[in-house]
Amino acid sequence: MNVDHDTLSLGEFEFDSGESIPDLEITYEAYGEFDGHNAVLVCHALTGSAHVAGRDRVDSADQARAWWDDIVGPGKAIDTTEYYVVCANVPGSCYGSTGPKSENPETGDPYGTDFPPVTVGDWTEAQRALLDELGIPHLHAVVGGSVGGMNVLEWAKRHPDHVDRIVPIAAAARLDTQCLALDAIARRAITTDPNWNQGHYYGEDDDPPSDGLALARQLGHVMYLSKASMERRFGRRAAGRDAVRTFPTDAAGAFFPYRDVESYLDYNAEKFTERFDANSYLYLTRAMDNYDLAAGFESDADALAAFDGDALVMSFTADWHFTTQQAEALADSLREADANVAHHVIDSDHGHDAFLVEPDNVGPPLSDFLDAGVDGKAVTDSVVEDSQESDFAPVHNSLFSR
Ligand SMILES: CC(=O)SCCNC(=O)CCNC(=O)[C@H](O)C(C)(C)COP(=O)(O)OP(=O)(O)OC[C@H]1O[C@@H](n2cnc3c(N)ncnc32)[C@H](O)[C@@H]1OP(=O)(O)O
Ligand SMILES: N[C@@H](CCO)C(=O)O
Repeated sequence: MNVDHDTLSLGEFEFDSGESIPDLEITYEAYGEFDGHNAVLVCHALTGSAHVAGRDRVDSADQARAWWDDIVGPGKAIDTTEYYVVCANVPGSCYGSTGPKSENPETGDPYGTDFPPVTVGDWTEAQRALLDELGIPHLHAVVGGSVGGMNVLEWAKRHPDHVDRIVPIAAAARLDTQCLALDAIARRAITTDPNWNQGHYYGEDDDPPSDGLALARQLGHVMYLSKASMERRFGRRAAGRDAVRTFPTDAAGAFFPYRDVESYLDYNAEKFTERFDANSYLYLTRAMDNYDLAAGFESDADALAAFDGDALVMSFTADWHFTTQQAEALADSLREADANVAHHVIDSDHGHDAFLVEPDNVGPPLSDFLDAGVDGKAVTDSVVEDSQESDFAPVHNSLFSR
């Protein structure tokens, strides 16, 4: 597979907040050959990188594991022999694009929390500027999961004439209150870690706020699983191994088992602190939390009114981070906006991260949609036509209307 991995300088960039930086660098990967009409932009989720497909990267500046290699590649759902696929690391992240850990040219030190606040709109404008540099005026499709799905919606809102098809997966027009609450607690775990030091912890003699980041990620990780999958995988059993990351505990705690579910969360949190920057976690969760599709418009439908392409909204039954009900509300807004829309509901008990780990469920509708829009063979819609014979036009009943 032909892969370009590069970092482009986009020059001065003004963020939604009104603040600017003198030079925004964007790291991206591109796969396949551009023929003028076949570009597909893939938007990564919260802690993803530009490395969406291909061989594991040994370069430690990037996420080692390609996060959607089961979906993107030759002969796969997003077929790189057919489409020119671009994925860019978002501003504020820590995988090559400019963010808090990048050097501030005015001081010569890392920005830390002097970096401007970032929004999903900023990501979209940075991607637009990158695509301009690459000579790609128009996109066949924009695809993304989770907050990457919000990024997809922002494309339909800001650049409706630049994209034919959108695929927001495991996403919604905005986060619900429970998730906002958990994200706020997660950020406090970071900012109360003494090593955080108001976001300035990049010195040679400094230690990063790893305990805070580990706790924040553990909260996040629980949000990405489901009650059923956690029960099935870990139950209440004791762990068969020692903790990889130890936290202070009370003496009486030693009487009780260290559980498998704790072991799982500790192991994954430890791995996460090795790959992600705590300030970036603050910035990117804020971008997600503050996203509101309707911002600046009367309603979600109003925000999407100028988009007249095809939309595939995909959701997972056990996802409580972005529920099927929220996805149905989004699909309804797209219907109201007169887009051609299908809401494809996947029956899965994995939870939110199903979009990352269930390629057999995600791949076929995605592939057929890219090929044929909402008429794609494997694409289903939550709205069923009432086939009862009637003299009247077909009635559409939403599975989610009750
Ligand atoms: C764009 C992006 O989204 S990139 C970010 C990817 N997502 C995340 O990091 C979210 C958090 N991570 C996850 O949910 C998962 O690790 C995923 C989604 C990446 C992969 O899920 P799965 O393939 O189902 O992996 P699973 O959850 O079973 O195992 C993850 C790790 O925990 C380890 N593990 C499993 N059970 C236990 C246990 N009881 N105790 C300790 N470790 C355990 C596994 O060995 C595996 O280790 P490895 O990553 O070194 O191979
Ligand atoms: N687990 C994924 C999706 C979270 O929204 C990530 O960390 O990027």
